[in-house]
Amino acid sequence: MFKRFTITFWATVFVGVVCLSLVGVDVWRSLTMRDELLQEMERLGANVTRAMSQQADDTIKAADIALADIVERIETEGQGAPALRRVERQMVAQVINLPQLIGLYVYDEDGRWIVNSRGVQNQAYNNADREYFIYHRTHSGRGPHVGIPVVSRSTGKWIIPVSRRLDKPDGSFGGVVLATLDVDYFRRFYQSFDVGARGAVALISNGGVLMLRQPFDNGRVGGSMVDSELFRHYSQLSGAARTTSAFLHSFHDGQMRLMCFRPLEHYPLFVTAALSRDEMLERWRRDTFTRSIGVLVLAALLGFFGKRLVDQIKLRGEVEAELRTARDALESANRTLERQAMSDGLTGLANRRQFDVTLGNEFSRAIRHEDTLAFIMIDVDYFKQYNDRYGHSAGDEVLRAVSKLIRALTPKRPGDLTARYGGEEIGILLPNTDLAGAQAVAERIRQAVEQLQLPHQGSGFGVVTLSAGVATITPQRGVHLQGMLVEAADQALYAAKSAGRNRVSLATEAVPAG
Ligand SMILES: Nc1nc2c(ncn2[C@@H]2O[C@H](COP(=O)(O)OP(=O)(O)OP(=O)(O)O)[C@@H](O)[C@H]2O)c(=O)[nH]1
Repeated sequence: MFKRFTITFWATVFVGVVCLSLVGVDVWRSLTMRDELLQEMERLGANVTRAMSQQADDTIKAADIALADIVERIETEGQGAPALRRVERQMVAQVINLPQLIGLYVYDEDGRWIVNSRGVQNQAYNNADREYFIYHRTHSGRGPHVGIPVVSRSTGKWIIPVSRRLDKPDGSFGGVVLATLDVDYFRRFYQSFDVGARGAVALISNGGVLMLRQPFDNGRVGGSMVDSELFRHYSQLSGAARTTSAFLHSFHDGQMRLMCFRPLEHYPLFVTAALSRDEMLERWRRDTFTRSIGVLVLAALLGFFGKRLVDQIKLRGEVEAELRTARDALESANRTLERQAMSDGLTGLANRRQFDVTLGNEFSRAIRHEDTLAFIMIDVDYFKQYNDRYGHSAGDEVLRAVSKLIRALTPKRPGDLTARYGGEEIGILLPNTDLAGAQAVAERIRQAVEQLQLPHQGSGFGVVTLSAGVATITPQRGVHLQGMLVEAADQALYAAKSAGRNRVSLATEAVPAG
């Protein structure tokens, strides 16, 4: 099946396959690298959110422990001046110990400062309108409350309020204990993460309030994210499924980003890390582009030189084919020359040379097989007169016509040979043929020539005729020579001529043995 295709075809297929493989492998490698990069990106996001949630949990927890302690003291020791001084000292110590704390404050049920870590008693500040204050006044729960970030009235800095409710002995609302966490404390930590120029991290409340974002966004911090794709996605999840990642549009600039989520363990907050896929893939794209150019150039060079190679192979094939054709033509010319060297130009019959060779071969064969070899010698009657009367070329024509007829009537067995013996004499060699068989052949030829009715005014018959002498021999080695057979046929021919021509004469007796 494969033989149907040329070497040029296979060479072209090979070059094509190599080029395609080169490009294919490169494409496959690029896609694999892209997948690995995206997986790496997810790992980075997961690590960042793990660290962020841990830090936020620890930071709030430390402040909350301080709050719980203050609540417990005030509720047990009361709000007398000595008790409040002890609480104040404790609060100052806590603020010094905890770098995330800006201040600790205790408010009465009307929102007025009772005591704080700053040692200032300014009744002008009333925080009864703050979200956390309203929350505790309206909620009897004793747990911590992480409020909405605000700009502190006392320090002018962005703070995250963490608070607990103070109860009076009768269980009614007695005020609020507040810890203000420094937003910058979180930001400094968030800045240590490399999430790329277009990446961002954020701390968000489970209620959908943006607590903090890095890069910092003054206009959005404290605002609602309830309508964002990010929040909608997160709020549909629950439990462990909330630690996840997804490609979502950023609420900040609408760009597609990989968003990684993780909830805080102890507080109703979660953190997100948003990584820009475009940014992450930028270097990959650059590398892929550069490498693809290289691969394409390589493939083009391979294709170019491959084509040249194929052309060379093709050329070689063509040259070989031409050489084959030339060799065949030469062989054919040689065969023609050989044939011409062995045949007679006028009649197309075998020439004397071939006759001698064949006679030699057949004579030997007849000796080996003890066969009888017959020979007929034919001569056109009064041919000299024909030439004289009709011209030499007309004589040639007669010779051609007679030869054609003789060839047609001579048996075609292997070894049978019709040859122009010389002049206007034609000899027929018939191996393995007895005298009667050869005579029949000669007689058939004689009659046929006569019936051709070729006019010959120089002959008493009026038409071209011929005479034939037939002889046979069963040669024996060392006894007979091949010339004996020809001589016997020649003598028979002479006899035919002497007897009046236009007849067949047989050699009076077979060539004698010994
Ligand atoms: N046109 C032509 N004539 C040839 C050719 N070869 C031999 N001859 C002529 O054939 C003639 C043979 O004549 P001869 O052998 O004397 O005898 P003939 O005239 O045939 O008479 P018989 O043989 O006795 O009947 C000669 O005149 C040759 O010149 C040839 O190739 N072409």
